[in-house]
Amino acid sequence: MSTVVAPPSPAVRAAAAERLAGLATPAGALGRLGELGVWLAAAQGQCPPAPLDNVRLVIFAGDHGVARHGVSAYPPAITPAMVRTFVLGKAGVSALAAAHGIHVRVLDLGVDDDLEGVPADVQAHKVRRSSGAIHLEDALTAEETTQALAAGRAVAREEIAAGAQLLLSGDMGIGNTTPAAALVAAALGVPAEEVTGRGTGIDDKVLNHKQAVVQQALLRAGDRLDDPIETLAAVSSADLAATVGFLLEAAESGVPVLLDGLMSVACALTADRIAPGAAAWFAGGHRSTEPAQALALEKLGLEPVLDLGLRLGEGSGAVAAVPLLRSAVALLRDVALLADLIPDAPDA
Ligand SMILES: Cc1cc2ncn([C@H]3O[C@H](COP(=O)(O)O)[C@@H](O)[C@H]3O)c2cc1C
Ligand SMILES: O=C(O)c1cccnc1
Repeated sequence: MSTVVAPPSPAVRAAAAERLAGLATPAGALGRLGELGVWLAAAQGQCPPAPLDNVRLVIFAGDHGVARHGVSAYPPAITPAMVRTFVLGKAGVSALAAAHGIHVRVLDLGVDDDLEGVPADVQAHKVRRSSGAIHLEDALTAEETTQALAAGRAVAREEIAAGAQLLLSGDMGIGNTTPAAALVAAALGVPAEEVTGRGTGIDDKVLNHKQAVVQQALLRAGDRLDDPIETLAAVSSADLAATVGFLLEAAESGVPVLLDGLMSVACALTADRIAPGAAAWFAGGHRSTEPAQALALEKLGLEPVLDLGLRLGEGSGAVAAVPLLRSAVALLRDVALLADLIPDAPDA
């Protein structure tokens, strides 16, 4: 188990808060943009913060045994098809990332397909083909859990070595809102009905069944849910465990992360269980329509940047929020100080 993670620099945070208060704007007028700028400055360890020229998204893809048990509006065959679509740059998140100059990488951790013809590096970290149906069996063995966590950590190190100033995590895998809801229930100790959402758009009947599947998974795991690593083995998946490793490595390396929807935030919550304090390195990109995502953000103390009714995943909500982080940086960098305009102005 990891140790407590040190927070972003308190000294730089204080300097950035002071700079924000001294800008040629009314006190508090920059609202959340001001707060985001202060957070980013502290995370970068410099005030004002540097422009975000190198923002990198990693999409963790994998299939889920539960997807064959009536929990999604779509069939598992969508997962490999979407991996190919990311490679071609034609997915929803691809369009957003291209619009905002964000680097995208997709990785197959557990897709139930050979993905023949897809570049080999996409499968370089593959753990298995599909993870277990969590209401009936463990998602992963202990060894696979360790392997997936290590893979996510290795990927974060690669992205950091490529100069990442801000990391984003995305997801792809039909059925993945079911294990993600279970992760949130495990962390918060709440029942299935509070965390189960409509995912890709299931109707009331399927929602009731999905709730029962989540509840069955939680009951099956029992008191193993008290331990976050055991929780990953019992009720997550290779792609979600790798996402946790990715977030842990980012936080421990002092690289800020902008979170996406349910999968990203459920993994952030799990990362913070494993390494308390990790969440200080995370910001909420958006609020998705999934109830578990809102609960997890609240538990982490994160107010999301956007609230657009998005429920796509892929990292799309985080990518859509990047221009606002860039706006926050520009304000802290480029706005004059009131004291320079009017030397005898009242202190903010
Ligand atoms: C075409 C398509 C593209 C997607 N991109 C992300 N998801 C999202 O929806 C899925 C989760 O919802 P559920 O748990 O209800 O299956 C995941 O694949 C997630 O990445 C997609 C889903 C579909 C159908
Ligand atoms: O919260 C999300 O990111 C989400 C919700 C529904 C389906 N896929 C992703």
